[in-house]
Amino acid sequence: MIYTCTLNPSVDYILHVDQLNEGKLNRGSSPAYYPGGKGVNVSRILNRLDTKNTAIGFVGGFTGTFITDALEAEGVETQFIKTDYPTRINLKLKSHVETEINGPGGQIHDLVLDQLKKQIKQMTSDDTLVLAGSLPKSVPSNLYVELAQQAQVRGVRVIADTSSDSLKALLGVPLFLVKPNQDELAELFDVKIDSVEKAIEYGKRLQEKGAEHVLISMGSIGAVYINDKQVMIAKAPKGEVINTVGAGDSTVAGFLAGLNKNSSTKEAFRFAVASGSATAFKEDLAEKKDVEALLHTFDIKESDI
Ligand SMILES: Nc1ncnc2c1ncn2[C@@H]1O[C@H](COP(=O)(O)OP(=O)(O)OP(=O)(O)O)[C@@H](O)[C@H]1O
Ligand SMILES: O=P(O)(O)OC[C@@]1(O)O[C@H](CO)[C@@H](O)[C@@H]1O
Repeated sequence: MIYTCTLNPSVDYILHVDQLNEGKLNRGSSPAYYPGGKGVNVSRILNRLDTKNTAIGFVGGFTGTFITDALEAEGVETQFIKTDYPTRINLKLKSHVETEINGPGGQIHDLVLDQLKKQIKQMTSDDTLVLAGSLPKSVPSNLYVELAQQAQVRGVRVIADTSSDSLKALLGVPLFLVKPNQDELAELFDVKIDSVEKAIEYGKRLQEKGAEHVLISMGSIGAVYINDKQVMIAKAPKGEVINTVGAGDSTVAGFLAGLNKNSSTKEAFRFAVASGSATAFKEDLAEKKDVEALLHTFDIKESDI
């Protein structure tokens, strides 16, 4: 089973404004509400790509109920642990640019954390655990390391898609897959990454620290894939960008769905990029048909290390 773990999920509240005026009353249009948070998005895309999975993590309050209900209505299995605090609402403002305001997430008590650790103790070597998104403010930045290690002693494949201190803390942990975007990779090594060449240089360092597969998403540029033998570069497919929220999570889900179908690494990478871009070209996350429509519209360049 693939478990996606979102410790800090969100209701994503999408609102369009023609022109954002700071300090003034702005009136929005075309509101939409989606269950969000990185692991939740990975679950939704996996499910759309016919890949069975279970969403775990913490939810609370009316927003938590919305997330659980919305996922179950789509056919995603959930085993969330309830918290006292309402799950956050993340505002995604669409004007001529996308502006995001993400909440910090509520207090997580030790008892609740223990329940999560118990869930991980039941995982086996047939399982994959996707640790995705930010950590709620109240938990230590090395929590993912602890969870990853607990899972790994049981033979679970661990995937990480996170940023800042929680990504830094994971350096050196032997992950199955890590997917930073170019800014997260730059922050990790405290450098500027403004080209595919730089992404490859620092992606290799990340791979050498123990990650089996490294995927670096680069927005409109596309993505880079690195393992110990091979580098692949994909140019992003062309299309009208509507909403890039969740594009990176779709990349992770596409790669995993590809591997789950026993595709080659190259085909899984193709699936990853098509999934990321298919989401960028949609208001909500992509559907299977959107991913399939893009699959053969872009080239992948390969080279040996
Ligand atoms: N403007 C774009 N045009 C085409 N494809 C895009 C565009 N933006 C993103 N994508 C696709 O989505 C993938 C992931 O994008 P990005 O690097 O922005 O992820 P991210 O920053 O992790 O996103 P998020 O955190 O919102 O999920 C890219 O590798 C690419 O395939
Ligand atoms: O605050 P975090 O956990 O870093 O990111 C949360 C978030 O921005 O990521 C997803 C898109 O990747 C959204 O659904 C969600 O609002």
